[in-house]
Amino acid sequence: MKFIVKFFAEITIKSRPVRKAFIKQLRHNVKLVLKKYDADVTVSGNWDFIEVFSEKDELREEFIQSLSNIAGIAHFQYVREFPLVDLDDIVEQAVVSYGDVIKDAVFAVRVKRVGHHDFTSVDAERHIGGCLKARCGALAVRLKNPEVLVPIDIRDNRVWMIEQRVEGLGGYPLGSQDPVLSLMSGGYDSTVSSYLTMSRGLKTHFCFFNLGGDAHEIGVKQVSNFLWEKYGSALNVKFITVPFEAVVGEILTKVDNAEMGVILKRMMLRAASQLMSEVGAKALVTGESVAQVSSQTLMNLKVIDQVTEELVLRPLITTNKQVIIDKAIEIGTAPFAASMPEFCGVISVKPTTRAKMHRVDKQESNFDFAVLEQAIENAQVMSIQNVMDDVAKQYQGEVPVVRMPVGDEVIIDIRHPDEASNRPLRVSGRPVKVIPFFALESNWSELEKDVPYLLYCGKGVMSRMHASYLLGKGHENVGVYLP
Ligand SMILES: Nc1ncnc2c1ncn2[C@@H]1O[C@H](COP(=O)(O)OP(=O)(O)OP(=O)(O)O)[C@@H](O)[C@H]1O
Repeated sequence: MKFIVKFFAEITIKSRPVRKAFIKQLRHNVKLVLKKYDADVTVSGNWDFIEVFSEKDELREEFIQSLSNIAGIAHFQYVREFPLVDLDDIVEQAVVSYGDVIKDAVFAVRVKRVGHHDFTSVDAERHIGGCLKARCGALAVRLKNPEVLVPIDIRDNRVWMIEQRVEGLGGYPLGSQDPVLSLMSGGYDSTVSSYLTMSRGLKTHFCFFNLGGDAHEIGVKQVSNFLWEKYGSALNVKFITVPFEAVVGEILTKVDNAEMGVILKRMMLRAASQLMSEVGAKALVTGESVAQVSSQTLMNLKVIDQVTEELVLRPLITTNKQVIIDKAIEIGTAPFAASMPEFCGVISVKPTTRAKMHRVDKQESNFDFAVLEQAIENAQVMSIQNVMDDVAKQYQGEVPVVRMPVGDEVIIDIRHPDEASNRPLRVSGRPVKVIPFFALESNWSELEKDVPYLLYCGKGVMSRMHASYLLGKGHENVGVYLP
């Protein structure tokens, strides 16, 4: 099978060397992502389009899903390629691809041509259109707004019958811009802002400040891993966890209520600025948006920014909350955000919206900065691929794996809601509950204590990891369903 990948318009207006460099990066990303499905996939082309070829026709859906999540692609086409014989032969091929679809429909043939031929594109459209109408029982040919379009590309002595067109993500190829370190709290804002930097080509590493909630850390790891797997798996990135409990403790005991929020953010920026070098980041990213919460007024943001000379990017700074939520729904992070157990250790009762530098300085003079230095020193830097293994380390014992349940086990489908609704799991004669993996822990207390539950995730990796986590927490009625 073959796909033709067309570039995002902003790539095509670049100078020749820049355009070439972007396309090279895109080719690299496409190849790495698709190689996971087919080790022999070929990815070629370097100016107008990229050609993707695989012998494995059965992987069409997987390829389409993957290509539609790779930044830098405007759209791509699934094409059937054959050698150019003559226009009558193209008619035969068009009948195969479009014969059924144009029956009783108003249609048009659109031909694009590159190379020397003894017919023009319009000649070809007329000939193919006339023959198709006569042979396939179409209602009429209409060039403007046809119900069905039959697009055909003729390139020298090759013909591409375009059978499907899929819109891409747009943006620049991931890695074509400098690396950044994105501050992830796992809610709607930081997941969307990270997605935006990724789709603009910035290699995006993740940084999480643990304010004291184990469950929050797991949640942020899960959503970061999800973002990376779906949109960024062509590049290796890091996940940094900074243990910030002691910093929170210092703030709670040494700082006045009104300034706590602003000072916490200043501590985060100070730490993140120092940790940037661990991943070679050239800027920090946050999900802040003007006036969304009290610490996000212009005056407060200015005071927050004073602690660093580094560039702080805020992709959502003027975006309204509903637009952010809609984007989170579209990219798949909304369900994570909705069930993210936030730890609100530093809540100001009457938070300031107009922080004054001299007051903040005075408050911070009570703060023991050795505590912050220690937190930075204890930061853990791990590869994003391994963050989930880390979650599973809780339990060292054997996780029971069941291939064919025979007792009164209940299966829990823990896949992402999109996947679970696209391909619902059915097991004959056995109930299946759907609880996505990120809501599993918070929902566990509502399940029966004496019913054995088997987790299902498709591949058996996520399910094993979550079962092992729950076993580690002392829940003994859990195993894995791996048919
Ligand atoms: N614990 C944390 N670890 C890493 N970054 C954080 C943390 N808390 C906040 N941030 C960063 O600061 C930004 C603003 O956080 P704040 O808590 O004020 O808003 P928020 O609406 O809860 O953010 P979000 O929706 O991203 O969770 C976040 O978008 C994120 O970039």
